[in-house]
Amino acid sequence: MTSADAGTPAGTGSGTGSPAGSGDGDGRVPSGPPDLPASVVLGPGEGGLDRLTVTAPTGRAEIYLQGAHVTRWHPTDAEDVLFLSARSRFADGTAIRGGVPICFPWFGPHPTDATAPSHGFARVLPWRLLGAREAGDDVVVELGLEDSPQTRAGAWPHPFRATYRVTVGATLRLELEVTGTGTGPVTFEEALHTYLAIGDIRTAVVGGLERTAYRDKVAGGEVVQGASEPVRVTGETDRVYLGTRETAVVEDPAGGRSVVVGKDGSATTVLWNPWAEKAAALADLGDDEWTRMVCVETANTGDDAVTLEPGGSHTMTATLAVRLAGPAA
Ligand SMILES: O=P(O)(O)OC[C@H]1O[C@H](O)[C@H](O)[C@@H](O)[C@@H]1O
Repeated sequence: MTSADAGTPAGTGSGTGSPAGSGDGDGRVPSGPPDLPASVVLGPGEGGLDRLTVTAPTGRAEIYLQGAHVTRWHPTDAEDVLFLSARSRFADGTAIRGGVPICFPWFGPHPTDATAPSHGFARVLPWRLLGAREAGDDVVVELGLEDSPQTRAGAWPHPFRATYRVTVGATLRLELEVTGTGTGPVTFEEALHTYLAIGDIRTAVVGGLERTAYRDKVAGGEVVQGASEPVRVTGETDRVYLGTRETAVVEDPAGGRSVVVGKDGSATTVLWNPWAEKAAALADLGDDEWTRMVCVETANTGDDAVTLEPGGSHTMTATLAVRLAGPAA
């Protein structure tokens, strides 16, 4: 996959079978999916949905083409870092519960169209596999989504091209690049809605959000000034931290490790755990699974929404890493 390939996804559709690559030299576009290195295998996943299994020397991941949804990642010598609900549905057009849903081009319910899907269309549409390559001890997978008759008929009808680069290794790097391909400016929200697998939310501590104002969605959206201590989640939590570019660290003593969520090109961090009552109301989340997950979402929402001029691009990056807890002092 070259940088030229990265910037020029082939074809116009968004289906899984659409071609990618640089053509065969005589102007015709190849008809099959791109050649994949041996470390990347495309096959049926849960529910028969197309899934990439990525086995790098230093890490392993699974990525569904629907939603470009990373459902699994772990460094070779570590347990799963991403939470995936045992009750998740895997079906065409249905959001997967866990992993890293891509929220785009809006976050949460659409502000004016109640029929539009929660968190935008990107997580429920098939993305196109553009290519994959080995890079040292990492494997880089690239997927693409563009406007289509379906998206243009919906709540956000703008021309765009999204490219998602997933670098699998001892760390997981997720880069979402969006380009405005129309003749006017476009504004969108976005989130890499990362579900982290933890031993127990009731003993976990989230650092990096100290003294940061947040919109408290559980309290109806009022803005609250963050405390000076790291956050302990003690009940339903749905906080949109505003104007922050800080790395977040989830210390998880029950899991014996910390997970570090670094970011770039993101001014919003969302912290979510539904707690017991809300979890019981979610059909695709087991009643006690809320204890073993927390979402730390790299985002640009609300006042931090991104506006692109025609031809302009914006990239938002999230990077996950694991730190094992040292021996007790
Ligand atoms: O159930 P979903 O549409 O996947 O949304 C799950 C959650 O996502 C984000 O964290 C939002 O801030 C929450 O308000 C929402 O409940």
